[in-house]
Amino acid sequence: MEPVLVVHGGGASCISCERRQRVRQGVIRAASLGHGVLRAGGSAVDAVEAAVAALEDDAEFNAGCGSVLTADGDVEMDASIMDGRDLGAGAVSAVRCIANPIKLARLVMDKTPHCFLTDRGAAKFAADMGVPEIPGEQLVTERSRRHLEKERREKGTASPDCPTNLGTVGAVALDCRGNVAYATSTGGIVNKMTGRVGDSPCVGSGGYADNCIGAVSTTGHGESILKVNLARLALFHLEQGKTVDEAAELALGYMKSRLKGLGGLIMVSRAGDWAAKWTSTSMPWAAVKGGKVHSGIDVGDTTVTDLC
Ligand SMILES: NC(=O)C[C@H](N)C(=O)O
Repeated sequence: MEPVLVVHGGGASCISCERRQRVRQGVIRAASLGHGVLRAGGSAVDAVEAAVAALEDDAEFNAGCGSVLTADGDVEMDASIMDGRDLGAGAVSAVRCIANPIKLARLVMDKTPHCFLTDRGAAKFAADMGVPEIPGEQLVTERSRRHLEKERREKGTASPDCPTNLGTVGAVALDCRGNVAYATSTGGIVNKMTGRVGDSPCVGSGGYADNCIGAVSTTGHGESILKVNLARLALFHLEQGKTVDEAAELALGYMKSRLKGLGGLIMVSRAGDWAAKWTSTSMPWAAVKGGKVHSGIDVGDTTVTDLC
């Protein structure tokens, strides 16, 4: 089977000219890395974990280092991962002081009888698994500090779109053996209440993967995504015979018409068809399939290059 890897760098209102090149390079780098795992015979779940960990390490995105700050000025991160082979799922929420929440979510899936650990329990599990603790300050960037200050000044004036919802990361993959997987990771929304959990760690909302259908990773206004179970809704439409483009548009359209919620999603079907769609102004994304890298940020700006 021809392997496919798609990543997103989060729904956004607009991305400044100064950041566009770095953001595009970031998603292309992560998609190429994940696709390399698939080409080497790795599983879909290994590939999405590797791609999302690379985006968590990239300070341009709201996940891992570069996460947005809570109202108390801290970083609290959410992540989830799912293996379409057996519907295995792992998630963490409100985790602090680790570099890669997606790796911790994977450990929850692989090493515990549970699907979801949070806060203190997740921190204890991370320590038990030997995940290094890092100073919280290491995850905070100058941009995220400025972003919190701006949000505090303009509180209440922002639309449900960005700047509050910026830069969550995600990946979906289909491997050579026909297995699908997704991974999603985020710092959440800026100025959120401490303890707020968004859609990203919730299976069915932040993502879903089932070998019988396909895989989805979502981004956008978390409270809206949770209410419509966006990822599972998109897969429901695919299951009902829609194309990946139609399924993505129907699910995002429902969230927008029902709740005025904006966001985006990436999707791969079990046949290897893929889509990247959004209702926010922009969403950086990249897809690798058959030696070609497709990427874009705004509607209609897709570029296709050869995979190096
Ligand atoms: N940028 C995002 O996608 C934010 C994320 N969905 C959340 O609400 O936590």
